[in-house]
Formats: sequence, structure tokens, C-alpha cells
Amino acid sequence: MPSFPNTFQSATRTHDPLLDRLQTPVWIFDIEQERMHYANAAAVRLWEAKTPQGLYARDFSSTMSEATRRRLADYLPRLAKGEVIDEHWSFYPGGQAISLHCRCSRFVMNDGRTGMLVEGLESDISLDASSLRALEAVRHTPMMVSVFDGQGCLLVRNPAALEARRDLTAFGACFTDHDLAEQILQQLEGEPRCSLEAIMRVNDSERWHHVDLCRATDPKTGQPMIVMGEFDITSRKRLETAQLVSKRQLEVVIEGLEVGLLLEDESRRVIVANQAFCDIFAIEASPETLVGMDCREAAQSSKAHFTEPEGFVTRIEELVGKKRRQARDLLAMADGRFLERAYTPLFVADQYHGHLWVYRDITQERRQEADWARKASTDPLTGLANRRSFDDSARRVARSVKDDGALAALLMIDIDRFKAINDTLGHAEGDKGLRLLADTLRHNLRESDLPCRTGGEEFMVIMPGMSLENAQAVARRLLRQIAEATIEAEALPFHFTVSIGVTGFKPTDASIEAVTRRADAAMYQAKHEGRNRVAVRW
Ligand SMILES: Nc1nc2c(ncn2[C@@H]2O[C@H](COP(=O)(O)OP(=O)(O)OP(=O)(O)O)[C@@H](O)[C@H]2O)c(=O)[nH]1
Repeated sequence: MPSFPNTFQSATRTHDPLLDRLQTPVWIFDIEQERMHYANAAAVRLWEAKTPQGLYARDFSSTMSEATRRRLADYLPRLAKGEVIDEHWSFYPGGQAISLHCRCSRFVMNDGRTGMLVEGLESDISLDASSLRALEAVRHTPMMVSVFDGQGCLLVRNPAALEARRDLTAFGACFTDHDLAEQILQQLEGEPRCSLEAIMRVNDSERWHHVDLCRATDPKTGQPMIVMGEFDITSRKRLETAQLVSKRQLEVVIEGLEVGLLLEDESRRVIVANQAFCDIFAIEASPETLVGMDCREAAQSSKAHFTEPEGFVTRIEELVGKKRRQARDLLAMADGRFLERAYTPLFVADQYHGHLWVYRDITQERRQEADWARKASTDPLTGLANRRSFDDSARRVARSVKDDGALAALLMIDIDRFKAINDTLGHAEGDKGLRLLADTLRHNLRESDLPCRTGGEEFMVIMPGMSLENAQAVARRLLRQIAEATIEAEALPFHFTVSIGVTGFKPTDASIEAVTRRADAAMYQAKHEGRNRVAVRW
């Protein structure tokens, strides 16, 4: 600590003729209050004040930069410990830079606080304007710059580095991974520079930094030194991690999907495909190996999978060419499968970035639907068309009769005394009779005729293109065939007869009910006339 006479300490701001005769500027700065506490005549001149009092009254807080404030804050604990800091400073009292080598030491203020006694020495390095600017740049850059000696002890750091790491001064302590710090020190013995991204200690927290290191020579001692530049990349690292997580999440979703996915870029190269896609097209290679593949060529080589190979390729070209919102189509495959395909173009900020194909094997669904449709229109006991199906077909035939003048006939068939069969032989035997009647109809009618079970023991046959006369002939033949058939029952084989009402569809019929009413009336006529016969109504 520099020694000053006690009298000087007690009368700090009094005019001291001896100090005023010095050509060297000497001043005391109160770092905490940012005020000049004392200045000799040379310092008053340096700071371009008219009187010492004018200088003491000056409020430095309004002109002091943040970088200077941080630099002085760094000094304070060091001065308090008794350190003498020799550093180069640039001052701008009148706007013009004055460059001085300053020797700064502790001065105990009247109230016991630490002040800074500055001896403004001639600069031992003559810095030109660009070097001065470079020094200023290092001071003001948000990049953290620290200089260590060969053993990793801090020599100097800029305000940004000081702000980030007030208490840590050793090279190794800056890193969370001490071994990594050691490795870098060793590495720098062999290599002039290195860069890395590492988790660094910053005050009370840990942050990701990009760190540039280079080996240099201390201009003062000629000893090796290490210059470390750092900047914070924590937010970028967090973003990268978040991106990796969402990418992985997306991959898991894509892998887990049962639909086949193929994402193409705007130049029609594969970006992503999943296992389900490979399974659908029997591709043995893993989905990853498809990445980068030309999709035009792939479409050509896989078109043989489809019943309409050229249509498959043309439709792709058409959809990709139009780039409409979304489109779905159905593809029939040569092996009998059906695929539903969805096309979705990808637009980001109105820019086209390729498209997504989603392939779904809907073969099972279609079979199921067909099965349901068949069940919904079929009578489960006899396998014949049911009432609903009868209504649909009868309406269609009635329309063609009305619109095209086509012929069509309708038979209504009812088992005679069926109740008695049920009552004597049992319901199960009665069912055999119903099935026999159904089989007789199924095997003795034309392909175009539609036999239906429209009620308990009531059957109808729609006969498109059939005249009334021919329908009667068919009805008589059926009557005979049924009467001659024998049903193998548990107890005894049995026979039954039917009564058949015959009518024709008329263009003047207002509804199918009109036709069925006539057939019904004809059938009841046959019943009344003694059963086991055919009656006609027109
Ligand atoms: N076994 C069986 N019987 C049925 C079924 N649906 C209706 N029946 C029976 O068919 C019989 C119809 O009897 P009725 O309407 O009285 O007529 P019928 O005995 O055939 O006499 P007619 O028609 O006048 O010759 C009833 O006993 C019903 O229970 C079925 O699915 N299985």
C-alpha cells in the first residue's frame, strides 16, 4: 500500500503545494460514489477542470460507461486486499483520448472505505490510435475475454468476463469439467488454438459457452499466456436439445404408426419413410435406406403392384403438379388388396416444401364392410335376400318398367299349413322346410331373378324381363318341385306344398306396394281355392 503522510489523509482535499509541483497527475477516486476525492494540479489539468473543487463536484456517474464501472468494480476487492494494479487506461476528459499507464493502489478514505489512489504514469507502451481502439473494443465487446498465464492463473479479463465470473480467477475453475480444463491446457502446449462448446461456471450458475482459446506470448514477460474468448450459447443449446427431443418424439410417432408414411421434399427425394410403408410395398430394406431416393423412379418401379399401373403413376404426377390442399384416392392392388392414399402438400410461410403420402391398407375394412352389407341384406336362416333388399330391388325394377317399358313379374309364395308342421314336428323341422324352399328357389330360377324371404314363411321372387305368362309357368314348375321334395325330419320324412300368387309390374303402378298387394291378393286367392296352386292377378 502506498504510504501517504497522515496529514494528507486527514486533510484530503486541502491544497498540497508539494503534490501540485509534481508533473505526474495524482488523484484519488471514490469508486463507490463515483466522485473525485483529491486531485493534484497535474490531475486537475488532465481532467480539464478549472479548479480542484470543480473536479470534486463533477458527477462521473453520468459519463462513466458500464464497461468502466465493471472494471472499477473488479478493482475494488483487489485494492482492498492491498493489490497494486498496473493497467493501461484511456480517458476522454475533453472528448480526445488520453492514454495513461495507471498505477492504482488502495487509499483509506476518512470514513474507512477503500478509495483508489491513481498515479498517472507515462505510458510505457506507445499505443497508436488503432491499438487504442482495439483495446476499447475488447473492453466493450459482449464476448468474454480472459487472459491466463501458462499455469492457468488469471492475468487480465475484460468487463464482460468479469461480469460473468467475479470470483473465479483460475482457468480450471471456469470449467465445470476440471479434467476437460486440464486436457485443454495440455492441448494448447502442442496446438496454437482450439475451439469447443462446454458447460462453464458463470457466477452461481452453469451455462453453455462457445470457447475459443489460443496460445500467445505475454508482451511484458515473454512467458506463454492463454487468451480465452467465450460467448453464451445456452439458448441455442436448449433449442438444439428441444429440437432433438421433438425430432425423436416425431420419429417414435412415425415408427409407431400403422399407416405407411412417405415424406418427399420439393425435388421429390425421400425425407422420411416408415416401416409400415415398407411393409405395404414389400420393401425388404429398412426405411432409413430409402432416404434420399428419387420418388419418380420409385413410383415407376413399384407401379406393377397396382391393377392400373399407369394410372397410379399419372395420379401421382397430377397431384404433385397441382399441389392442392389435400387429396384422397383408392388404389386397387394386383394382389387383391386395397389402399387408401392421402396426399398432403407441405407449405411453410407460403413456400412449398414437398409433400406427404399416407398409405393405409383398407382391405380388411372393405371386406368387413362388404360382409356387413351382405348381412344387412340377407336373411340369416335361408341366405336369401331379406325384406330390405327386396324393397331396393323391387323399386329398381319398377323404375325400369316405368321408364323403359320393361317387363317384370312378381311371385308371392306362402307355405301351406305351416303352423301345423311347426306344431307337430317342431320349429327346428319347420326351419328345414324354409331352407328347402329357399334352396329350391335358388337352384331353379334364372340368374337375374331375385328370390327373397320377406316374412316368416312368406317368400317373393322378383323376375325382371319376365312376362306374366312365363311367370305363371315358372310358378307352376316351382309348385311341383316343392310338392315333390322330401324333408328328412328326425321322426318321419315330410312334404309340404305352397300357394303362389303371380302378378306383373305395371308402368302405371304408383308404388311397389301396389304390385305386392296384387301378388298378395293372388296368393290369398290360391289359398282360398284350396292351396297348392297358382293364382294370377293383373
Ligand atoms: N319354423 C319356423 N316357423 C316360422 C318361422 N316364421 C314363422 N313361422 C311360423 O309359420 C306359421 C305361419 O302360420 P299361419 O300364418 O297361421 O299360416 P299356415 O299355418 O301356414 O296356414 P296357411 O298359410 O293358411 O296355409 C306360424 O306357426 C309361425 O310360427 C320361422 O322362421 N321358422
